[in-house]
Amino acid sequence: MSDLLNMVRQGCRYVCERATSVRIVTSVIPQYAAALCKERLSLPTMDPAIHYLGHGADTVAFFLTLNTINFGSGYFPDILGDPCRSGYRVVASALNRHFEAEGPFRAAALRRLTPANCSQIFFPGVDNEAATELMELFARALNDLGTLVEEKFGGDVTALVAAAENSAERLVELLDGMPLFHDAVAYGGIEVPFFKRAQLAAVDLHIAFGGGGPGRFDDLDRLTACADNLVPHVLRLDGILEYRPELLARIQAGAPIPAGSPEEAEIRAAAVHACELIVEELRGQGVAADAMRLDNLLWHRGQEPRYRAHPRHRSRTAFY
Ligand SMILES: Nc1nc2c(c(CN[C@H]3C=C[C@H](O)[C@@H]3O)cn2[C@@H]2O[C@H](COP(=O)(O)O)[C@@H](O)[C@H]2O)c(=O)[nH]1
Repeated sequence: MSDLLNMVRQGCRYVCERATSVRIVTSVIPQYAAALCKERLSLPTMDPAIHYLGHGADTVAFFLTLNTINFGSGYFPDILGDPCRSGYRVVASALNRHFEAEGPFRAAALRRLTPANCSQIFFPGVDNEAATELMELFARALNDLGTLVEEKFGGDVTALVAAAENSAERLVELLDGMPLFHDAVAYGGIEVPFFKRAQLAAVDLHIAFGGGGPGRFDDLDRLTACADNLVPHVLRLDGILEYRPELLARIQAGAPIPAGSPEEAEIRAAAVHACELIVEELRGQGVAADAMRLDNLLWHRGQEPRYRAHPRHRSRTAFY
């Protein structure tokens, strides 16, 4: 039995104990937790306008494909130009349109996808270095998915999910077999895993299928928050995280925070660990909460203009 999810928790706590650029303001967590709206905590949402819902096995294919390319936050400002546009929504909408027009990519087709194919599907007409670099990563990630599904699961994505045997942690482990899903960083002499897109794949299947069928996972309460760049941003603006002034100044100036740097690791780890502390507080207040649903609430909160109006950290990475 793998223990990947505890490795995420322990690694993130390890980083927070040593962090010099990011601090969790633990004193404000009790009232923050008390103010969180309870019903939103129980109902993760998903916009049907941009997600291929209700198509059985093809919906499974949609969410595995989507989470294979659910990254680019460090590239979106240079590709979209408008920081108020959601890069996730652009990618999900484009994939949804493709599925509606042509159905899912079969495994063999995924293996053949090129950066030019990805550019045509996701960011047509954008021809700059950021788009070129991101489309190369999209193509590589999708090629890897095609290879895994064809060689290990007979070309059937539902067989991949079935192999997880209703364990989100096992699904994370299966997806971690692809290099661009191995979301981890070296920090303080150890490797700290986040497994953000792999964890989110289980979350999305759970929401898409209402917790049944391919969306049934018996260990969702063991998932951690997903360390992207929006959840830490929301936590900072809400007063839960504090960044060292020099780091904050770089972020506000739009300067890239290098992927794999101590600052990037500390921002991501603090978001995960802060969510663990908030969930612990909520449970202490008698609220049925878990990191997965808290993440969903915070991420959707981050779509609001008051959060989008401020720059968040940008790291060019295939992890988020
Ligand atoms: N922590 C966390 N990060 C998440 C998600 C999602 C979308 N999932 C939900 C959507 C519908 C369902 O409710 C799904 O659960 C995308 N991202 C990340 O955001 C970044 C893009 O940001 P922007 O440019 O503002 O769209 C990018 O790094 C992307 O990887 C999440 O849920 N949690």
